[in-house]
Amino acid sequence: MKTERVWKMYWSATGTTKIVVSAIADRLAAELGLAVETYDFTLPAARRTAPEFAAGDVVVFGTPTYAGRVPNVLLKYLETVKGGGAAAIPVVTFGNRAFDDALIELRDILTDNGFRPFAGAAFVGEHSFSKTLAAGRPDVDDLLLAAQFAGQAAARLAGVDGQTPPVEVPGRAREARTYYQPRDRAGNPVDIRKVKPLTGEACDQCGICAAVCPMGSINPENVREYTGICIKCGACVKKCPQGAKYYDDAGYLYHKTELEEGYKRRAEVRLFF
Ligand SMILES: Cc1cc2nc3c(=O)[nH]c(=O)nc-3n(C[C@H](O)[C@H](O)[C@H](O)COP(=O)(O)O)c2cc1C
Repeated sequence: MKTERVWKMYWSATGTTKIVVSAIADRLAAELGLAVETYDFTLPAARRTAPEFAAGDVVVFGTPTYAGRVPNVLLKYLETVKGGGAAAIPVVTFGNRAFDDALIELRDILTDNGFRPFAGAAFVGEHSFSKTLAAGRPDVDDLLLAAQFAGQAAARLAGVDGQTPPVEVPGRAREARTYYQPRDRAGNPVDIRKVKPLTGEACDQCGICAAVCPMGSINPENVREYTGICIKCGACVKKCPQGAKYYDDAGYLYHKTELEEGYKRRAEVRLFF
């Protein structure tokens, strides 16, 4: 099928998914001699609508891995994104632990919605909870792989049609998928669902945290106040120019340290056709 439009579409609270998806889509477009259109659905306003895709489009579609899956707060919105026969490349990022069932779940969502996922990838991004775990990733080597992957994808696009089966990626069948559960030393589950960041003295009420919160949960008039759920995405903590947002919850800090200590090895990028 002839490709007419290249899209990048992503949710990216701390920016690593955006970098990876952009590297792939920009190179893919260059290979095909086309421009790139962008749909960033990180902020709540962008999740009120979705682009209309059609056969002839190729969409590089990215989300991070949260608890080994596609972030569950996105599932309702993702159901509304219709593929219209567009070719797709599901891409997940993960914070150096594992992507578990995230890529297969994203592939299945896209397939169910009328996309044709013919290739897929899992890249490493600095962990949302940490400044040391997978720090600096995606790095130069990762972005080189992204460019090579895009080149291979471009070469295969012409052969993608309604008969193309969904790309095979690792992960469990739908019925067997569970969420990753952090545990303490005694093996008891660490539940961080209710945890929210605190705001330190350095806060000058600039409002950036409220503007970047993907859940729209920070009151811009009083950024110490959380008016909705916190998904621990790290956007307010990492993007605060004053470094004023932080967590003090013991369970959260234990889990963060456990990840930093337990996953020091370099996790590798995985590419699938
Ligand atoms: C709530 C939550 C759960 C996460 N779960 C995982 C996980 O299961 N495995 C992993 O390796 N990284 C996990 N991460 C890390 C992110 O997948 C990773 O940092 C990703 O690059 C963030 O993407 P972004 O920069 O586009 O927001 C998690 C992050 C958050 C906030």
